[in-house]
Parts: sequence; structure tokens; C-alpha cells
Amino acid sequence: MTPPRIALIAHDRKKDDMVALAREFRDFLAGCRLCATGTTGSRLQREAGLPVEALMSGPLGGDLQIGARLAEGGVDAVIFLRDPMTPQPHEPDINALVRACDVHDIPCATNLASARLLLRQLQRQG
Ligand SMILES: O=C(CO)COP(=O)(O)O
Repeated sequence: MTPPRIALIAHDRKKDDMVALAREFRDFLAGCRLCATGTTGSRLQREAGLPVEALMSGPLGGDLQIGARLAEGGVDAVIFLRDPMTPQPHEPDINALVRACDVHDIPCATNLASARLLLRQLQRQG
């Protein structure tokens, strides 16, 4: 079975949660193919010790890069810890990525509880 290809994205106020989640699922995630938006990816590399392909930062186009990859069939699941309390300058890019998940029927967890459910399920399938 090929390892799941997972995209990891977190807004600034959710980055600590993302690092904690990645540590919690570290053993599983270490066997996955991971990509992330720039700052999220750097933190995951540094603080969770995971090999992550860090794309551009979200506000500079990282969400769009992940959306494009996903549309081409290159992403199996998305964990996108969004901050619902803070307006983002790149809101259209965020909506485009979530829309791409819906268009292509790719699971997209946008909060911690659903992220845990998704990761547990992927873990079970492996
Ligand atoms: O803004 C983001 C997603 O919309 C996240 O980007 P960074 O991981 O580069 O902070």
C-alpha cells in the first residue's frame, strides 16, 4: 500500500495545535508523504521532526499550490486548521482550496476534532 499523501496547513493561531497534533500522530505521519504551506511546514520540520515538503507560505500562494496538486490527484487528505476568528488577506485562496477538496471529494478536516478522526481512520487503513 502506498503511503497516504497528506497536506497540512494551519493559520497562525492554530499552529501550536498543528504541532501538538503532529507530535501526537508522529509515528504514523512519519510514514506518510507530507506537504504543507511554508510556515506550517517549517514548524513541523523543526518542532515535530517530520519530513515535510514545505511549499509557499499561505498568503503568498501556498494554499493555491496545494489546491492545484490536489486537483491533479496528488493529495489524499487535507488537514487545514483554520482560524475562524481572524480575517485572512488570502481568503479567496482558502476558499479555493476547500472548494477543490469538495470538487474532488478529498477529505478535509478543518478543526482538531475532525483531524483526529481523519488521522485515526487513515492509520487504521494503513
Ligand atoms: O495561511 C495559511 C493557510 O491559509 C498558512 O500558511 P503558512 O503555513 O505559510 O503560515
